[in-house]
Amino acid sequence: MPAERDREPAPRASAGRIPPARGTGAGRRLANLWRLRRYLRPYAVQFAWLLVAALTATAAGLAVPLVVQRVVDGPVARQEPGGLLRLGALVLLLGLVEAALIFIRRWMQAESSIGMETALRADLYAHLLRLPTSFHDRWHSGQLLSRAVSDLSVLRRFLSFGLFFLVLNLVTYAAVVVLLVRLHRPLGLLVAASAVPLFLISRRFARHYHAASRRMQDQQGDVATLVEETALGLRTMKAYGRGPQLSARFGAGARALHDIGIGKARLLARTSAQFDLVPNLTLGGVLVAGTVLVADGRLTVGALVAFVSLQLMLIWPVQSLGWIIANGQEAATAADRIQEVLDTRPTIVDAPGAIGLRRTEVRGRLVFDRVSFRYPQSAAPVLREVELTVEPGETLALVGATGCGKSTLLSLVPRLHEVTGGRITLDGHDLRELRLATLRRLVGVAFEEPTLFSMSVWENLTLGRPEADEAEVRAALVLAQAEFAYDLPWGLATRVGEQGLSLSGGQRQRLALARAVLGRPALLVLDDPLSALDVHTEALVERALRRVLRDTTALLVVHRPSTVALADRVALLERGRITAVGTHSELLATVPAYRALLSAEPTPTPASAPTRASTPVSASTSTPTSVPASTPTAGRSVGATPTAGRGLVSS
Ligand SMILES: Nc1ncnc2c1ncn2[C@@H]1O[C@H](COP(=O)(O)OP(=O)(O)OP(=O)(O)O)[C@@H](O)[C@H]1O
Repeated sequence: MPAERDREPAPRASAGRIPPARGTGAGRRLANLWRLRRYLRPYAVQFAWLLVAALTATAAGLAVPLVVQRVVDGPVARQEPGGLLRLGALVLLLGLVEAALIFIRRWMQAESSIGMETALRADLYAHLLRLPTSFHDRWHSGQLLSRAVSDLSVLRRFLSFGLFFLVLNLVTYAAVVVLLVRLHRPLGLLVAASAVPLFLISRRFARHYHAASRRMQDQQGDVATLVEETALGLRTMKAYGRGPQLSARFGAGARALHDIGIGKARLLARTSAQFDLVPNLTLGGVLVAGTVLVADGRLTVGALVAFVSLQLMLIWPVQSLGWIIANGQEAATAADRIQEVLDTRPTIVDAPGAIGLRRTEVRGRLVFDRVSFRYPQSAAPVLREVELTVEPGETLALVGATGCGKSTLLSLVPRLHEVTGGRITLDGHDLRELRLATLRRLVGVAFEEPTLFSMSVWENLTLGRPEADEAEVRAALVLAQAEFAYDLPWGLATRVGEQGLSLSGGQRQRLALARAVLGRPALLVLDDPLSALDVHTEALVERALRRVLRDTTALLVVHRPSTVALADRVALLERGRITAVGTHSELLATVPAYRALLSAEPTPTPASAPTRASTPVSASTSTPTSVPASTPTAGRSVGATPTAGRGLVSS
């Protein structure tokens, strides 16, 4: 199984992107944004109140110039201080009401937008967990990370501010234009006509800005992937002195991000200037024409002051249009990117009518019935018509050259991948007929690369069985020779670092083993469980494992003769097929390829290999049997060459 830590960064960061599932264009983006409305639904009433508060505040603001008109044309023109005081108090009151409503709006706004973001993030995360391993093989984690973090923040900003101000500003614009037309029809229509260039500028800007924001958000994902891979593979990078090359690669990614960001900012700056220009030109026109009208006595001074004051109230809504459109485009892109993930259907799910089994009902007979498997991106299958039976309570070791498909075979048991041909049965039930939750409770798994999460030792151990009690955890730790966990600074409450890096490889492996055996699962699937242990610990764990394996059906991938000794029987996997099954000594005596793998002997060429039986074997047969291994190497991209054993001792 490919190592999960210390891996080299993928050669092309953008390879993790998946193109949008359906069509392209503004329509789809807006549709994707619209599909997120259900997250706003719980806050619909709150949102309506927000809008009412904001519109009332705007109305209070709009009333002020009209009151000023009365002041200028009334008390000021007639020089009546009494009337001035009354109208002044009214302006003050309107100002206070506006300020109070703006405060209330902002206060309530945060709650709904953050609540929406939290709910969407939780759904996205749950969906990521439901998606099959093959999805995560294809997607770079940085792309997922940027969707779960920055795209969601963009959406929150839009739903809390952008969308809100879009509605508010449009209403304000329309209300002001109506008031202006009522104050003076020709001048009001002049202001209304300025909406035409604004619309044209907006349309062009939206088109260009979308392309830039998609590039930016994708590039952010690529840069996140680079950072994440560097952090995970730091030791390898340092050991190989690859710092300068990595810095150069990161620098190129960061520079691309910078350039796209600058391009976006310049586009916004240019458009904002155009947005600024339109209302200011209109204002200039209104001032000139208004002054002429006042001089001709066709407009009062108060009406001109009110007109200009109202028109000034349009400046902010128009100026902010650039920002709102930019925010809207980013949000539509973010919605698009998030829907790309949410629209990917989980393929490994419970079948209709899937059944649950209790641990006590399971004997543990595991049968691979002509099982084939091909990775989605590979042309050739990794496993071909595998026939294998593991009897209840039996331990079967799987042996084979690097890259022949051992880990892949193991991953089919907990259905991390789905067989592409044949079936696997447990006590006669096709695994696909069992509920996934049931299956994963019945199967204890430890991978070759033991992954521990950045949580306490206890939480790591009880990952699959949160209800496990202290006695069960202790028993599992004893079995896995992992009692060292009690000596950690806070015992089992000690948080192990990210991926458990604060522990040694052997310690992590023993904890992973304890996690697998916790609760005595019906089936144990262990991928080279003793590979990182020193000889002394290996002997202790082996002894402990022997006890666990006594009453559990187990399938182990092993590379060393010492671990093979744990198994009742051994199956040899060659080029995706089971070619021999028998006891260790039987295979050693009769199968040269097996002997070569578990000793320092060179691997026999097909010509020198003895003749083999031509029918597939069942592991339940008691004598060693063989099947042809003549098919070409299947579905390998790396590590396909068989080697003469891996860290082996001579048997
Ligand atoms: N996620 C994947 N996508 C595509 N191909 C894969 C994937 N994982 C493994 N492979 C390929 O499948 C083949 C079998 O890999 P697998 O990890 O099962 O081999 P293995 O026998 O367990 O090797 P090892 O002993 O080195 O762990 C290899 O050629 C590998 O390159």
